[in-house]
Amino acid sequence: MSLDPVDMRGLADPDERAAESALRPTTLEEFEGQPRVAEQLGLVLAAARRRGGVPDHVLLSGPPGLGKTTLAMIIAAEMSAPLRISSGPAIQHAGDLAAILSGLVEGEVLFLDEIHRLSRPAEEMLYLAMEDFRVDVVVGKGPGATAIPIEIPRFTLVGATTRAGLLPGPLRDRFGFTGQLDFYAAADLDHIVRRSALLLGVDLDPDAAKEIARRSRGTPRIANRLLRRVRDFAEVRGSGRLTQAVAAAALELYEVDAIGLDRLDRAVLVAICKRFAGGPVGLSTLAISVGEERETVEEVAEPFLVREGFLMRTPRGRVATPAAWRHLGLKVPRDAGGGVPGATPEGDLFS
Ligand SMILES: Nc1ncnc2c1ncn2[C@@H]1O[C@H](COP(=O)(O)OP(=O)(O)OP(=O)(O)O)[C@@H](O)[C@H]1O
Repeated sequence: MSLDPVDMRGLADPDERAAESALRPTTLEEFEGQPRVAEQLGLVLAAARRRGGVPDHVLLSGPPGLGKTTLAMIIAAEMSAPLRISSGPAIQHAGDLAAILSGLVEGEVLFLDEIHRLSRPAEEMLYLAMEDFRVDVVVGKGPGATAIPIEIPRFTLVGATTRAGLLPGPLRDRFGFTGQLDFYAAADLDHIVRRSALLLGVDLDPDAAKEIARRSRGTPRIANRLLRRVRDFAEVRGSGRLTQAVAAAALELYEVDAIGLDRLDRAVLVAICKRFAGGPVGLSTLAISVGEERETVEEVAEPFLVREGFLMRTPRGRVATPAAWRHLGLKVPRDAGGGVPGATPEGDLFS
């Protein structure tokens, strides 16, 4: 039995989404981990409150499930401001964005998820809105077209992206504060799992919390999701109590291994090691070989594999490190992970 790894990470099912919302922290104080970003953001908000003004625009970047949406909600709550949520792909035309912007109220927080996927005209409209709190609505076509400026209320844009590097400089520069979210430490995830268990009324042993935290890929969304799956398992096959043994057995069943790699993570490593002799292999070929979209491999699987030291992004393609071979229980070839000029653990987006 297995769950789709993407689904396991909580991008699809509306019921899972609803369960997730119930566990969101609502204040910066409740927000676990990311101490630097939380402190810096706290200062930006406190200063704005003290001045009675609207906080600067905020850009949040990092892999999925690390708390970008949660922070946008917290910003609105801490400013006692309404929140409007949209996303780059949902805004097809500049006109859609103009409608959103002109409907904002003073001080409103506008959260734009996947901001790197806005269309060019929408992006250009956003520059003006962020800087001058104005949109130019173009009336007519061709040489007779005229731009009618419309003032909009002061608002705070919170942009979220998994790929800060893809944002054009002029857009990035218009954010007054940028927070780069990183994978969470196991101790922070342990707190998150315990807090969620309390909210869900789950009987959780401390060792079980640690086991779940350890297998959560450094990601709160996954920690909460695994907790719910372990609870299912404990209720159906056990006494309802979540012990370490129950957690380990449940996560085994869901194909989450001892260090948190799931089916897609392992499929990526197996493909590189077994089908492409350890690499280098291009991203597109790799994605086809594991039957996933390029973006899913690049934005969901790879960041954690890179961070855990299993995969390198190099100018010639993806390369498995000796640790990857060992983790899969394979004999490490002599040239594993080596011999590739320009290999960087944090290597940037070559395919
Ligand atoms: N710092 C945190 N402390 C406690 N829980 C957290 C924290 N960050 C995230 N969560 C939990 O993880 C879930 C996912 O977080 P969130 O939706 O904010 O991630 P995201 O970065 O916006 O992901 P995506 O980009 O995929 O939308 C939330 O429901 C929340 O319960």
